[in-house]
Formats: sequence, structure tokens, C-alpha cells
Amino acid sequence: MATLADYGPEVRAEVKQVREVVATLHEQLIKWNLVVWTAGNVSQRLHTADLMVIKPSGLRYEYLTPSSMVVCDLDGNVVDGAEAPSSDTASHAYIYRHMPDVYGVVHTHSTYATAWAATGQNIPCGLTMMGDEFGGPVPVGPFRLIGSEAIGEGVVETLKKYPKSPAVLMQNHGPFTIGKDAEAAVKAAAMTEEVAHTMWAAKQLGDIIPISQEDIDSLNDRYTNVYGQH
Ligand SMILES: O=C(CO)[C@@H](O)[C@H](O)COP(=O)(O)O
Repeated sequence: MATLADYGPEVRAEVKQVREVVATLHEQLIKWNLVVWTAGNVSQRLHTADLMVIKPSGLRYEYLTPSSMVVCDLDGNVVDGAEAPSSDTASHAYIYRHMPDVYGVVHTHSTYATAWAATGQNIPCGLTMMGDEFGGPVPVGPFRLIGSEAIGEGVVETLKKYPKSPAVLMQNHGPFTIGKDAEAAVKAAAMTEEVAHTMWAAKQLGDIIPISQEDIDSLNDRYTNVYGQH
């Protein structure tokens, strides 16, 4: 099995940088109230080699450091790190192998998104923000047991049906989000929780007013191509 020493200086330099990024982004999961105790995980794929950096399993967030992040290949084998990698490593690896534009994956158990997952309901697209961020509803994925690539398969198969969504609510489990890097996937996790909360509150008040698909597409197009600094 390869070790990090088998890779060149460019790869080792990227590993160092990505370890820092991934360790620091776990602080954002706490800041946005997306995880409790040791639940949840962040990973980022490298550009210089078929490797990813992921959280160690079951370590409390306050003990996470760049050096405790685990480097794995895209089959989930450990290439560098003293700790055992996240329980969801094989699923993150599956997503990277099957979605070549994805360089960040995040899993949380954020409260409202996970409540929708427990009921097996898509979050309906009733907010302009959802048109922007998700291009439609936030979809529910199938129930899958933890510990293999089965969750990753469920995420990928669900996103084939909802290609604009950066999030899947795995049934009875919680959100898995993707992005062009780990920061984008963390943002998607925060946005998922925000809309899950608002749409839950809206349901308590009455019926959701749907937004037409044409308007959703227009919102998503503007947000993707015009919004922000270009
Ligand atoms: O729910 C799950 C497993 O999918 C995880 O979020 C655990 O709660 C945290 O697992 P580690 O990443 O610490 O192994």
C-alpha cells in the first residue's frame, strides 16, 4: 500500500495545505450549529493526486488539528495519518470517484435537515433562496447503513435526479453535501439547515406556495452566473 512518501513534493505540499483547510472548516460546523459532539465530517479531494483529506473518526472537534486529519486514496485506504479515518470515508471516496467535479464533501446531523430526513420528505422549494442554492427541492436519498460506500452510492444516485442540488438528505440519517471544494460543501450544509428550518416553520403556518419551475430556473441561473463578484 502506498504511503505519502511515495508521492512527490507537489502532492505533499498540497496535502499540508488541505489538512489545514479541512481541520479549520470543522470549526465552521460548530459555529453554524450543524453538529453535536463528534457527529459529522468534512473532506476535500486533492488536485495533484487521487487522494483526499478527511476527519479522523470519533475525535472531539476541539482536539482536531491539521496533523490529525487523515489522507486516504479514493478507495478509502489510509495513505497517511496516525488516526482511523471517518466512518464515512468509503462514501466520501465513492462520491469523488463518481462525481469528478466534486472536491469537497460534508456530512452533518443538523437538526431541522435531519428531521426532514427522518420523515423521508424532500424539502419543497418554497423560497427564492432555495431556487438560488438548490435549483429545486432538497432531495431525500435512500436509507443506507453506515460504514461502507453505500451512503455514497445513495448520494450519487439521488443527485443524478437532482443535478442542481448540492445536498441530499439521507433518509433517517442526515444531510450529505458536495461542492467544488470543502468550503463550498460546508456552505451547502449551512444553507441546507437554514432552509430546512425556515420551511419547517412555514409548514406550521400553512400551505407552502410553490414557485414555478421556470422561476426556480431563472433564480438559479442568476445566482450561478450573476450574483456576487465576477
Ligand atoms: O453519522 C455518522 C456516520 O455516517 C457520522 O457522522 C458520525 O456521527 C461521525 O462519524 P466519524 O466521522 O467521527 O467517524
